[in-house]
Amino acid sequence: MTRIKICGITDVETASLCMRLGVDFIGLVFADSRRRITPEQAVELTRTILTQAKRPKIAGVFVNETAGKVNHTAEACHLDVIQLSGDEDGDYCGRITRPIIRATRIDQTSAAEEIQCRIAATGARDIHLIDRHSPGSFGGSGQKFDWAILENLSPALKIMVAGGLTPENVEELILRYHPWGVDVSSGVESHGRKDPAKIMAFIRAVRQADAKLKGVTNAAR
Ligand SMILES: O=C(O)c1ccccc1NCC(=O)[C@H](O)[C@H](O)COP(=O)(O)O
Repeated sequence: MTRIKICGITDVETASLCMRLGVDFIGLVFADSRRRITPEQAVELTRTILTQAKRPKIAGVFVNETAGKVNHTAEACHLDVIQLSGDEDGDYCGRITRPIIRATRIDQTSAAEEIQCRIAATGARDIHLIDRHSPGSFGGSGQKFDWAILENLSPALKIMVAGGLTPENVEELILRYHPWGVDVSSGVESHGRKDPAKIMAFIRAVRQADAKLKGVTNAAR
């Protein structure tokens, strides 16, 4: 099944909805962003979730923060995984005490070999978020990249695709490229806030694509 991450959660209701719908990861942004939350808000937001046996993993999103502060926030906010969306290098990643989602931001000029090199430099066992590079932003811009590049990435990697995904386009992405996971923020918002109807539609579209893929696999047996 394609893993789902809903990023930029800022309120308890949306976090609870994501949990009820079986989302795999929720992303809390600690970096500079209109979706930024404080560690205190993060603790409040995840209080109920953390008591549940079956719950999403909580990912903290950071950009070029000191490793010490990231590890401290991870401890204080019970983060399961750290998403690094800045220019952090392999040495830096080695100092992070939690599993890592490593974001690689690409544009139309990025070559697959270059992306593979960047992935190798940070750790092939991590989850690799391939996101769209947009000037002046480290993420959450709602911009899509050319998915064709995914064809040239090793299928052994845990590739999570981000950037401009929506309830309308995510099925096509999954059916064509079978990513390990998908990540969305802007595409499930209305007027700058998370929209429950769009979150439900996004998850429905992912599950529908998974069911179609399963049908193809079973028919081939
Ligand atoms: O979402 C943000 O505001 C953000 C700010 C700074 C660094 C990273 C950020 N988000 C990272 C994510 O994982 C987003 O979900 C990802 O970039 C996709 O966003 P979108 O294109 O809006 O779906």
